[in-house]
Amino acid sequence: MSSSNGVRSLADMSCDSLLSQLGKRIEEQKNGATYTIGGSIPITKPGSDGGSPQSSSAAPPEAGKPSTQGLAQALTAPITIRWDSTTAEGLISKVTLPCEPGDAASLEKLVNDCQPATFGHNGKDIYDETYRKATKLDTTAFSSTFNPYEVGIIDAIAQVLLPSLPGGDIFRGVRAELYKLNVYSGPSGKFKAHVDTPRGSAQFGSLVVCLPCDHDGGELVVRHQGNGIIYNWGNIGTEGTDAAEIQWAAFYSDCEHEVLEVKSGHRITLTYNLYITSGSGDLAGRCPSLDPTALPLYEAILSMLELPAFMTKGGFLGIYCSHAYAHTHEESIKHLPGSLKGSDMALYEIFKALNLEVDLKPILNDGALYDSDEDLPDSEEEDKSKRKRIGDKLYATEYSDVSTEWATKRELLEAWGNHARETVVWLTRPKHSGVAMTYLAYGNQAELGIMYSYAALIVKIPAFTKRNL
Ligand SMILES: O=C(O)CCC(=O)C(=O)O
Ligand SMILES: [Fe+2]
Repeated sequence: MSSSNGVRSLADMSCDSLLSQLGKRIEEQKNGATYTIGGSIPITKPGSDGGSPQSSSAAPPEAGKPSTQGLAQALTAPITIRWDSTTAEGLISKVTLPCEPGDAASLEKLVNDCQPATFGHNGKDIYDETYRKATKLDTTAFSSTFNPYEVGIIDAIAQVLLPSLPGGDIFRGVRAELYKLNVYSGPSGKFKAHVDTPRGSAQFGSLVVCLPCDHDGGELVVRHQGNGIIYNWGNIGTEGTDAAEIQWAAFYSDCEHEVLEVKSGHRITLTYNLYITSGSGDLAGRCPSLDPTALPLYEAILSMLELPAFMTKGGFLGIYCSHAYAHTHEESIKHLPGSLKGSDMALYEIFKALNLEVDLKPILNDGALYDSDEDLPDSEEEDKSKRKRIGDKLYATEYSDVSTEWATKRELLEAWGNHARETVVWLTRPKHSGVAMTYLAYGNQAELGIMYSYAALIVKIPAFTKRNL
């Protein structure tokens, strides 16, 4: 791979100009100029510890604990392609790449069974060899053993290409949908400069995976805002490279790209459309593929709700979160409850599936102020520990200038935000606190008072007669 812009004159520049140019490039990069990424994945040789995506030198993991060793290099086994043969109805052919010398006929059959590849122009599919000289198989006509998720390609795309997209924060994920198998054969296979037709508004890019097959030429050039990157995956005549690697590149949908002429051999690629999705870390309450009724606690909670003796008159259940979420931090709040995880997410999903009102709320730890509590009638004294102050919603830390010297406790607490004092049956103990509010605490001298809050799931349990199970 090489960069096709602005490197020739570097040798003539002073150190200051070089540094200033580097600063400019880094600034551009920050502003989203990482428009393409790529890499390669070696193929394990038949007979070696083939197929395992982890290095074989990794120590065996401890029982029940995944090993984090051996993450250095993903490997892949040779790739097998099966496709509908065009010579006889219902006949399936197969080839494994890299191709062993005896399998050349299978490779030729694959090439011959591919259909001419068209391209989209003004809403029509056009076949024109002066613009695109390639063949293809549709996904209905072939399958392959290659999976870009297994070798970490999709994780890399999610981490590098997503963050610069609107709404593409770290909680978004990538879905790669296999689109075509293409063959560009030498001499003269090519695809002139074009921009891919986006399939739906969620598509943000394309992924091209070059399978291990001998060829020369056929460089993929990706351009964006005056910059360009060349991916040269050809191996014939290039010293030190062999075809025993998967090579790949991904780029944003607005990148112009082209495949230069293949001089010899067959350049075989799998193309994928890349879509932005709700990703790992943002799935609570929006994960249609998850069935909450299959979660271990679902049946247990359902059977309790079916019992008249269980909270007969209804009330609130409180479950303090078992993971920490920076729930008083403005940016993190935007991702809650979507970013709930582990048992917190499981419980949230279960209560939702049971048609119960469940909300993630901050519980104020104003215990330090209880000694001088004047706003509860005496009859409720013993109930105080249950009657926590529960925020209407999650609040970012309030840096209040209210001082205990002149404000009442009620005024102080009102500065935090709207809240109610509910009697809650607490099922777990508080675990992770966040700074809910700072204020001026006046004792012998003024100092900074800090009040903390805990995030908890608050579930409204209707009276037995009103349960909609
Ligand atoms: O094979 C490649 O490198 C890219 C092909 C391409 O641009 C396409 O299929 O739209
Ligand atoms: Fe394309």
